[in-house]
Amino acid sequence: MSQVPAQISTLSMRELRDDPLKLSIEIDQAFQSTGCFYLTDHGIRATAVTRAFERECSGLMKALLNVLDVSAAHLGLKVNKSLARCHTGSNFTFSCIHYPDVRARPRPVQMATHQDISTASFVFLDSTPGLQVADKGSTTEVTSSGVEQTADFIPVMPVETAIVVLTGFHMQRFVEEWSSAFHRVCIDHPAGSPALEPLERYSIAFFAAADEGTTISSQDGETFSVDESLCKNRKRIYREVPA
Ligand SMILES: O=C(O)CCC(=O)C(=O)O
Ligand SMILES: [Fe+2]
Repeated sequence: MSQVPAQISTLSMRELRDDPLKLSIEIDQAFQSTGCFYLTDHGIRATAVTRAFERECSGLMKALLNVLDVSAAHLGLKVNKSLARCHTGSNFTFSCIHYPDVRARPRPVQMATHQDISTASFVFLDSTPGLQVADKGSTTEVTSSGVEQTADFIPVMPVETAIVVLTGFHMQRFVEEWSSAFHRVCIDHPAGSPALEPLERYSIAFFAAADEGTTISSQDGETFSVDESLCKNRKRIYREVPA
C-alpha cells in the first residue's frame, strides 16, 4: 500500500467529532486547494455493500457535514445555508464501479475529468491506483474540459484505512469558497512494472446531494434549486473524453 502523498491531507473523523474546530484550517486548505482529503478513523466497513453500508455512510456523511457547517462558520466563510440541515439522506446514492483490465486499452484515462453531481462524495478505493484530483491553484479554468487540458493532477493513492472525501458540484452553493473537486481516473502500469500484468480496479462512490425541494439563495441574491440543477447536470457532467 502506498504512502499518503504530501499534497493530500489526512484528517481523523474521531478528532473531528471530538472537536469540530480543531481541524478547520486543514479542511479549508484541503477544500480550497484540491477539494479532497483522506478521512481516517471513520468506522465504515467498506466491504459490506448492503443497506448497512448505506446506513453507515449516511451517518458518517451527516456527521461530516455537521463538522463542515461548524468549520465554515468558525472561519467566517460565505455560508448560504446549513449543509447538515439540507442533507437528511433522502438524496444519497452510491455506485460500485469495476474498471476492467486495462492491458489492451490504447490510453489510460478510464473516467474523464468531472465534478460529482453531489454536495460531497466519499470514494472507497481498492489497492490499484488511478484516482487523480486537479490542483485548483494550477489552472484558472472552471469547466471539466478546460481543467483537464490545463491543470496539474495529483494522484490520490489508495490508503487502506482511509475513505477519500471530494467536494461535489453543489458544495459551492452552500459555502462559496469551497468549489468542487475536479477529478478523473487514469489507470496505468507504474513505470518499470511489467505492462502485461492484469490491472483491474474497483471503487465505490457515495454521493450526498441535498434533499429534494432545497433552494439556496447565494449572497449576490441568485436563487438556486437543487432539483433543477440535478436534472440538468446529471446528463451533462459525465462527458466523453474527446477522441
Ligand atoms: O473510481 C474512482 O476512483 C472515482 C469514481 C468517480 O469519480 C465517480 O464515480 O464519480
Ligand atoms: Fe467522480
